[in-house]
Amino acid sequence: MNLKVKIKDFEFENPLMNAAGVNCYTIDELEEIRNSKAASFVTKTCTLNTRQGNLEPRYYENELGSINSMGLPNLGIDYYLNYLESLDGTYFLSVTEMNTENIHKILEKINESSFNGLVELNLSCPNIEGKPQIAYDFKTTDKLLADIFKYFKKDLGVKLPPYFDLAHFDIMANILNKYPIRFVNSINSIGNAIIIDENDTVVIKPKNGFGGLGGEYIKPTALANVNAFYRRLNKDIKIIGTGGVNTGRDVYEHILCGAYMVQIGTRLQKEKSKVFERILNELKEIMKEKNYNSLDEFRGKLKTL
Ligand SMILES: O=C1NC(=O)NC(C(=O)O)N1
Repeated sequence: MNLKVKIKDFEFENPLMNAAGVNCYTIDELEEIRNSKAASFVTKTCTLNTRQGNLEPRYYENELGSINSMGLPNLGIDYYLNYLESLDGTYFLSVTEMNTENIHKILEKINESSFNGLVELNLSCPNIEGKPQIAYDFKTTDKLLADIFKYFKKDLGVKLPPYFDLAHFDIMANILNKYPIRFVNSINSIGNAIIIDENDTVVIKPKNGFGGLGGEYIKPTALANVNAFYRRLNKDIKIIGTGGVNTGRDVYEHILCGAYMVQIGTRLQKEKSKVFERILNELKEIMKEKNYNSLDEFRGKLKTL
């Protein structure tokens, strides 16, 4: 049974990796994933300088998923870049910044480095007070990508927020199809949700309790975003599916919708890196039952009525 995935010239043993932000803040955490059954990892989204992030409590989970307002705490681009430059194999480096000028600065730094993996440009963090999610501003996103591809020579994809309007999928896909983007990762957390505890109180401190939703809560939205972009993007822009993955069946559904790699966030936070072996075995069981020997045989084969 062949679980291999190819994105551009990069080949992965299987479709599984972590979602940015989970179990990927320190080198130790990244090494744990690298030594697990995951086929790759993505770093915590990093910025030019280290960031403390938002006040705590800033993460909460329950049986249906998680809510977070971390605020992009990270150890800075040099920490992750130096580590990644020392590795063989193909890994993802997630980056963002607080304005487009600094996004160019961080990408220029990567451009000049010997990093040979894929950059995941995070255009969708919902948790920076006063900062809108970049990818909800179509004009800014279009201009940013046009400027990036004037100088950026390595392999880059974008991490998108969920969209909820078919017209927005059309607009965004038309923008993305203009550029040599290697992948689109859908979705980031569903921004600005609230969870309330039994004391009539929100469960996280930042932004009056408004935070990004993850886990089972968001799987239907994640699958729809994966399939909407799969239907609209040039075939050389691969989709990475993120959101609501707890089982092999969830991975199967993301791939059915068109995903190549599939990222695991909230479930990894709960179960730690042994989750990759469990979910990989569950996926293999499903493929055996359905007599599939490779992911290509069912990717994008979602049926409609
Ligand atoms: O892009 C992000 N998505 C999230 O849900 N949280 C993190 C964060 O707040 O750092 N960033």
